Amino acid sequence: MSPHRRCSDRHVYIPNSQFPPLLQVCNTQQSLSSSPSFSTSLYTQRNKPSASTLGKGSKPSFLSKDDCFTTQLIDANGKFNAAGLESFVRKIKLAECGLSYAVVSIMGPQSSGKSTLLNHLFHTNFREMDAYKGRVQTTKGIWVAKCVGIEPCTIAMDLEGTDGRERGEDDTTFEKQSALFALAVSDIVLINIWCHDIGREHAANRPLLKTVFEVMMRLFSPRKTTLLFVIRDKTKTPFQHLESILREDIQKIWKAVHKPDSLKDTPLSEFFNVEIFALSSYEEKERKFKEEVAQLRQRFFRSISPGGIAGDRRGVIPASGFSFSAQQIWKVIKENKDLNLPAHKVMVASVRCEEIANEKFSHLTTDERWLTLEAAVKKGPVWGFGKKLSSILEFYFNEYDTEAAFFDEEVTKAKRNQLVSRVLEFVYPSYVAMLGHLRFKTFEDFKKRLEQSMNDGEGFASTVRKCTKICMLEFDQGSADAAVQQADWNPSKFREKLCQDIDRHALSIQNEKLSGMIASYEKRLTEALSQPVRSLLEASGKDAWASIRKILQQETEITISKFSADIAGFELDKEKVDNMVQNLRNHGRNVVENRAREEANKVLMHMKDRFSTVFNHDNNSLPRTWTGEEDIKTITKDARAASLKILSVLVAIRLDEKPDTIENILTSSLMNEGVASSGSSFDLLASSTWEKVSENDTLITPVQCKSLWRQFKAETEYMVTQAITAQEAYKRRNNWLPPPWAILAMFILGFNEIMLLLRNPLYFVIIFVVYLLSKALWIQMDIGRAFQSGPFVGLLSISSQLLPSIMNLLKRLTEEAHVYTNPQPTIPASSHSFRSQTLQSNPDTNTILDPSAATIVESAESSNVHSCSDDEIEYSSPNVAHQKPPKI
Ligand SMILES: Nc1nc2c(ncn2[C@@H]2O[C@H](COP(=O)(O)OP(=O)(O)OP(=O)(O)O)[C@@H](O)[C@H]2O)c(=O)[nH]1
Repeated sequence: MSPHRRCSDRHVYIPNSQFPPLLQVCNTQQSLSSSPSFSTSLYTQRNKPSASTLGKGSKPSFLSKDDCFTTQLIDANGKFNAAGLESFVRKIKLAECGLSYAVVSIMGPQSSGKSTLLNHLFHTNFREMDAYKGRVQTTKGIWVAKCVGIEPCTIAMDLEGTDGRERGEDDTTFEKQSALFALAVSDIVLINIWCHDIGREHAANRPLLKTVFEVMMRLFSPRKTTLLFVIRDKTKTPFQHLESILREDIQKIWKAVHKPDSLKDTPLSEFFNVEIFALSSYEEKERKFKEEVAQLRQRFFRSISPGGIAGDRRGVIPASGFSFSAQQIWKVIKENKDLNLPAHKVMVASVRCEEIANEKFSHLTTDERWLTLEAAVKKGPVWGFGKKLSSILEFYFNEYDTEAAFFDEEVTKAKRNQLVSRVLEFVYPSYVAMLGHLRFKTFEDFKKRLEQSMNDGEGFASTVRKCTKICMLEFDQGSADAAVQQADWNPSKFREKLCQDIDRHALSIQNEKLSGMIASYEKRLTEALSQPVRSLLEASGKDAWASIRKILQQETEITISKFSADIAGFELDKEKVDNMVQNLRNHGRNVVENRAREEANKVLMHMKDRFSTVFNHDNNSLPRTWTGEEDIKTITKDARAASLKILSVLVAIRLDEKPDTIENILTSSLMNEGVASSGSSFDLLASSTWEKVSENDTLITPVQCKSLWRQFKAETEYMVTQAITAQEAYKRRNNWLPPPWAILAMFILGFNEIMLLLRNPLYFVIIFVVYLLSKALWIQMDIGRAFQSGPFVGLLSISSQLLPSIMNLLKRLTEEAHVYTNPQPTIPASSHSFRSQTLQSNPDTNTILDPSAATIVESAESSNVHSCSDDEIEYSSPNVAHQKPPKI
């Protein structure tokens, strides 16, 4: 048989307070089948009115027996139909009822009319025995159905009859299990008893009651269940009499039941509300039976309200947990364990709340609004993030609260907290992403704002403060916007990180700016010091270092005062400013020291230059001509003294204004070398340090000075030698006249020839012409120079050049004669060029042009010799240029 018992399309019209006689006929399968007119006339509006509207005082409704959804809950073998129950619960929408539902079960001997009673009482369609087949077991296991038209929602449970012969007399296991199950889940238990069994010692209901009371002991803190004894086939015996006998019987049975020590003196009323109702025989007085049933039905309306028929409902399970609860109770019963209802209640609450929480979480993860928000926040900041997310979360938390409202409060709360934690953990990455975007955006804003504000002329520090304040306010507003109502997430970490980023950026910009400023001021200082210091060192005057110190101080102070004014806007602490100022001072000092080192490296060159300058120039700074009158020794000494001065200046850095004896030592040691070496055995320069001069300030050590001086002397020796040679050559050139006595002798001895000449002037002309020719030949052939290399070489040179020179001379004289006969009106510019070439040919070699060569050029110009072509000039000019003047 299918666990779901399908009813035919028969419907029942249910009045508020009583059934119309016509309809009361239609409450069983059999009777309905015999009244087909119902299916066509009354049930066209099936399900239209809600069952919930039914009850005392409400309007009549049309309801179908299909609405009872009869389902087998536990089969004859004790197997629980979990799926069937789930389906049943879903169909009757039990989960929506919260605590507003009741469970009614019926127990009693087999074939005692239990199903018949339920069907009449609740308009269910439990299967009833077919009277024609005899008294056989109809209901196997436990069945459930929704009571039609009863408000609140009431579930009827039809239990398998006790003492049935199908299970055998000794098999009471299922009987006890089902009794315990019914007591555990029901608010009202109907106990069907035959009227004639009341007061009988061996009545069929006695073992049943015993079972009920015994199993009750197995429930820890049992709910107070209503035991409604329904006396069937009441007789003419007054109801009060029957009731007192029955109550007596019940007390006797309760007393006889074995109880644990703790419950020994506990009265039955602690566990049960005992109610008794008597019904006429259905078979014999059906009409009366139905009237009485209708009266009884009224007891089940609002059964759970205060004063209702239902028990105290202490252990009631919320409707959404009914299915699971029933399943678990049956499982515990089957395992023959004690049924701890309070613990069970907590367990059911725990499981159900967990299920509800899981369901809500699962719905959240697939929620369209959430998915959209999550995707959006991955891409960028979402304004109103907190509000949107809070609203989504609120929706699901509210749903949880609604569905879990009737479960154990503590469990509900604990599971809610778990759900909240889980949900918040789930959405937290999005919050983090949102704040990340916010932080990034604010930081970028800060950078832009700072860049724009820096050109406003305000101090850097105050600009940074202003921008930071605006940006942090921006971030705070953004983080408040992103705050999720259900979470107490603190954005302070993001804020701190943002602050750090801003500080770091501001610091880097500040350092960048400061570095630029420092570099610029260092450059300025370098430029201001380099050239003056270099020229002072090169000059190495008397107060070279004093001047350097002065210029260093002046430039450093100027630079520092400008720098200090510039960095005021950075509001740096004093220590930092002092450091930077000190660095600038050090830089200035380093520039000077570096220049000094550079110049010290070139000291030998400077000394030689100085020597050359002093040696080759007179007191008026005019180039010296070595005529033979100069005192070369004194000049050399002066020049060396001047060079030594340079050495003494470049020997050490003297920026600290400490007196030293370096110059004296150098002078005494190097200038008076001969005297020192002969007079004293102590060499002042035999050391690697100077007295009172630190190692850092030492540029040239004493030993190096000595070596340098030696090299200097050696390299300037040649210049002195050259001067001496030049002086001697000059003397030789100017001493060609014979001595006066020779001149006097020549005059006395040549008196006759002199007189001859005086008497005949033509001789003068001839002699003059010969002189001119001889002079021209002398110059042309550079006879003086030729003889400088020796008489033999001179003679050879003259003999080889004599003939070409005479020819050349004659040719030029011929040309001059020709020019005289054809004078040119103008002088070509090339003649000036020739002159300038000749005169300026040797300005750098300290040569003095031979005046005779200049004379030739002059005479050539004046006689318009340069009327000839440029080629001829080029030809003739080398001849003039070749007459190199003697070097001094
Ligand atoms: N005498 C008498 N018979 C009844 C009464 N109500 C029902 N019956 C009859 O008793 C028989 C059994 O009825 P069920 O309703 O099937 O009894 P049950 O207790 O549900 O039977 P199981 O489910 O098999 O235990 C049927 O033939 C009914 O007509 C009643 O009030 N008095």
